[in-house]
Amino acid sequence: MGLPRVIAKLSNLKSVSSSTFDEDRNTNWHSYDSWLEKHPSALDKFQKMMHGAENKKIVVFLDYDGTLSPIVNDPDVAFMTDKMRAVVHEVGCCFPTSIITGRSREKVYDFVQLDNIYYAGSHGMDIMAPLQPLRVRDWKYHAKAVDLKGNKLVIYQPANKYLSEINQIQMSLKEKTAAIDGVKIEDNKFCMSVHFRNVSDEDLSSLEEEVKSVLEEHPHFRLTRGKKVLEIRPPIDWDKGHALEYLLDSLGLGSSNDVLPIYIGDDTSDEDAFELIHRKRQGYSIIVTSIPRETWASYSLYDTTEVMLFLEYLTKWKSISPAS
Ligand SMILES: O=P(O)(O)OC[C@H]1O[C@H](O[C@H]2O[C@H](CO)[C@@H](O)[C@H](O)[C@H]2O)[C@H](O)[C@@H](O)[C@@H]1O
Repeated sequence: MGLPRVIAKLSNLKSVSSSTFDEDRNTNWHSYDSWLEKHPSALDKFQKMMHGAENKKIVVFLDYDGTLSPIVNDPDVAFMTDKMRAVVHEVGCCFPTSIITGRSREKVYDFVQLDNIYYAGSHGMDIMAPLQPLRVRDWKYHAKAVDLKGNKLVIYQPANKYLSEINQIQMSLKEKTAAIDGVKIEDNKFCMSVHFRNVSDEDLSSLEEEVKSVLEEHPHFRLTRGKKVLEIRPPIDWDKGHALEYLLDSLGLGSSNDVLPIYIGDDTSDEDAFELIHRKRQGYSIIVTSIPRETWASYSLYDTTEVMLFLEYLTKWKSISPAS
C-alpha cells in the first residue's frame, strides 16, 4: 500500500460515508479495501503488470485534471508540479505518450508545456498527432501542421462543423447563469464545462434549470457529468476511447498485437477509454481515485502522488528492461 493511502487510512479509520459516488465524501475504508480487491493498486501489482508487458510496445495515455494535477477549486490554476512535469517528460522519452483531456488542447498545453508528447483536447475532439504518410486517411476534418522542430503533424477536429453552435450555447449559458454565484463556464473549444464546485447547494437546482433551458434550444447536444461539472458536448460519436484508438493508429500501432496501451484517468469521461481497453482485452486501465467507484478500469492509484510514483516506476523499468 502506498504511503498516501496508509496516512489517509490512519486518519479516516472512523469515517462513514453517506453518498457513495460523491468525490468529496470521507472514505469508507471497509468498502475501499474490498473495492481494491477488484481494482488492485497499480503500484502493488507493478511487477506483475510489467511481466505482461515484456516484448510489448507500451504506449502511455494520461488524463490531466485529477491525474497529473490535483483537483482544485479554480480550474484556471490547476497547475501540475515541476516534479510531475519532469516525470511526464521522462515518460515521453521512454514511450509514445499522449494527454487526452476535456480541456481545450491549447489550455492543456499551457499547463503541461512539454514538446515530446501528443495532445488531444476537448475529450478527444481536437487531436494533434503524428502524420502517417503511408496511411490513406479520410481527410475530412483533418489539417496538416508542423511543430517547432519541423515534425509533420496532423490535426483532427471531428466536431468542427458545430463550432458556431457551440459558441452560441456558451454565450446563452453565460447570460442565463450570470446571476448565480460561483458558476464558471469554461470554453474547451469543441465542448464546454459548467463548473458548480463553488455554487451553494441552494442554487444548484436553478443552475440545472438554466442549463436545461439552454439545451432545449439545442436538443441534439449531449450533457455529461464530471467532478462538480456539467459538460456539454456536440452530437458526434467520439470520445476519449475513440481518441485513444486514433492516436494508436497515427503512431502506426493500430493493428499491432504487441502494443500495450496504458491509460490513467480519474473521471467519468475516462471510462470510455477504460471500456475500450476492457473490450479489446489489450492494455492496462488505471483509475485514480481515493473512493470506491463503479469503473471499467482494472487497476487503481489513490491520487496524483501515486500517479507520479507509478510513472517513475515505468521509466525505471524501461531503463533496466532487457528489451530497451
Ligand atoms: O479530462 P480531464 O482532463 O479530467 O478534464 C475534465 C474536466 O477537468 C477540469 O475540471 C475538473 O478540475 C478542476 C480543477 O482541478 C476542478 O475545479 C473541477 O471541479 C473539475 O471538474 C476542467 O476544468 C474541465 O473543463 C474538464 O471538463
